[in-house]
Amino acid sequence: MNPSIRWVAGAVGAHRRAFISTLVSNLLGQLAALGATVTGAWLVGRAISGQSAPLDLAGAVLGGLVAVATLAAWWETYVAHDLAYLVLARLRGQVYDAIARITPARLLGRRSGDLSAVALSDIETLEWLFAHTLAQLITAGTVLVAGSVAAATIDPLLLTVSLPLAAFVVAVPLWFRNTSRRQGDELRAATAELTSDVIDTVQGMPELTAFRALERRRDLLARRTRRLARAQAADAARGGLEAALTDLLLAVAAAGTLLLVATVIPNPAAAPVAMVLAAGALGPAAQVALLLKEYGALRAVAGRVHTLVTAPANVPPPREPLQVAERPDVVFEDVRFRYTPDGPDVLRGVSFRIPYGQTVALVGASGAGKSTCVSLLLRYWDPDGGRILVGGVPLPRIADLHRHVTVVPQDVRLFAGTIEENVRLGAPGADAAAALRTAQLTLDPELPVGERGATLSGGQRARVAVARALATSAPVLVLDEAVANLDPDNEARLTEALRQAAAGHATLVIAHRLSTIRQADHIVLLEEGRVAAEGSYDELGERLSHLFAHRP
Ligand SMILES: Nc1ncnc2c1ncn2[C@@H]1O[C@H](COP(=O)(O)OP(=O)(O)OP(=O)(O)O)[C@@H](O)[C@H]1O
Repeated sequence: MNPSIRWVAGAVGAHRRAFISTLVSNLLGQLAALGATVTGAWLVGRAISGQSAPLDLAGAVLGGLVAVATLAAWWETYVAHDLAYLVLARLRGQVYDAIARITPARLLGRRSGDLSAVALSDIETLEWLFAHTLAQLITAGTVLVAGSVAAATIDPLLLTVSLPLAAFVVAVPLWFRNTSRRQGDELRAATAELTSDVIDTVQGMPELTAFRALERRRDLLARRTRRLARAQAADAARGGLEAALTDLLLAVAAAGTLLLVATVIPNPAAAPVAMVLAAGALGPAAQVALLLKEYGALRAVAGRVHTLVTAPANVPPPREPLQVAERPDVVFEDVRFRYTPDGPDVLRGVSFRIPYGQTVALVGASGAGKSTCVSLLLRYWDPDGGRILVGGVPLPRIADLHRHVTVVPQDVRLFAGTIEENVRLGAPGADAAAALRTAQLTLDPELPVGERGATLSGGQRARVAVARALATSAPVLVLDEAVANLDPDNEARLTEALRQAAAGHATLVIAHRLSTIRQADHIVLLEEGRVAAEGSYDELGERLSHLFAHRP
């Protein structure tokens, strides 16, 4: 079995009871249906040979078997879907954990739509595996063996036609498995590409409108849709061909079995039962063929889910955690870093210190490595050399880093909900109103902000983000251009508020404005991944005026 399918199918192990219920209900239904058919055939045999039959008893048995088959089918529908959704919920949880584990560092290398496709449509496709495949394959094999043994007790010759043809029926999807696999891969790739572009389009609608790119975008989506349609058509054509071949083989098998029974069983009373049992292998074989037809799609989906869920974390989990001091300093010690093993050095031995209660401003030209320092402090990556310490503890030994380090990022992301809910993101019990006051935002905390904070101005969004960071009470505060979106008046007020808040924090500020940098206790100037100079505003005056010559 393909390793990814085996891995995905193994998820059933955690829901053994539901799986056994599915298996038992399916088996009961199949055996009861076979029993009802045999009883009916026996009655027909008695009738056409003019022999009497205990109709009361036979009717009761037949009715009972039909009732069992019906109830078992209903029960199976319920438990099979219950099993499927239990397993899918579990897998969705694992996909969610995996996305949380590999992001935000690696999400940059993948499209969020692609990850959404794994979490949504790929997982949904697996419903077929759990609700309609695993237990059914086992049952089909069992019914096939039971029917064949019963037919052999009448006359082993009865199996000479149906069993080989049943084997051919099962072999049909196996002949096509390479095509099915290729088509499955293409189908998922086309689905993921379309999903990614649709999500990109919806999120980028304002830019597409402003730059009159809607028509071109529509063409792009039409091309993606055509690719998906071609993949679906090819998959359907193969599926149709498989179904036609299966039907042909079944028809040949049924006709051959009929002829065989007529030859081998001259007694008309026994012939119908012999016919039913001899052909008994065909039903399960057809069912197996139907299930295996979906092999390519299931394999592709299982592969995508498996790859994501088993993707290693970007940084190893904390080991042998140590206690962090309540009023921590932050120290960068000879930090070296490159994003990819063969990429350029981005940080080349950066060292600086942020004492608790002070604000350090990191300045430098675009691309100097400022945001990279922030990413390393938030432990999106680990440095290739050197180390970063918070309260004297290296980051890999801090158990819950984000209890100690919080951030106001460059690209603020607010979630649909109220301002208060957004402020309490990292601290559900926090005093949102107090944090908003500190952040100079006078809006009603109950105000809904819409998706991505769409109903707020850029400056208001930035202040909600500041309030959110302050609400966590983390002692290390990272401000990545937090005041860049504010008008001079609000900037001055927020800068003053942050200056007051800085007394209870070790604060790292990345700023492009002189006005912000002036407030810092210490300034570190980065140039091409190195600390080119550091000191107070006055000490660095010359170099700062040069760097900020064209900025406010
Ligand atoms: N995820 C990434 N993968 C590969 N290279 C990256 C990545 N992020 C940044 N870089 C590169 O690392 C270098 C430093 O980038 P960084 O974002 O730290 O600079 P910065 O000083 O913050 O610049 P800016 O002021 O323009 O934001 C740049 O050359 C950039 O292209």
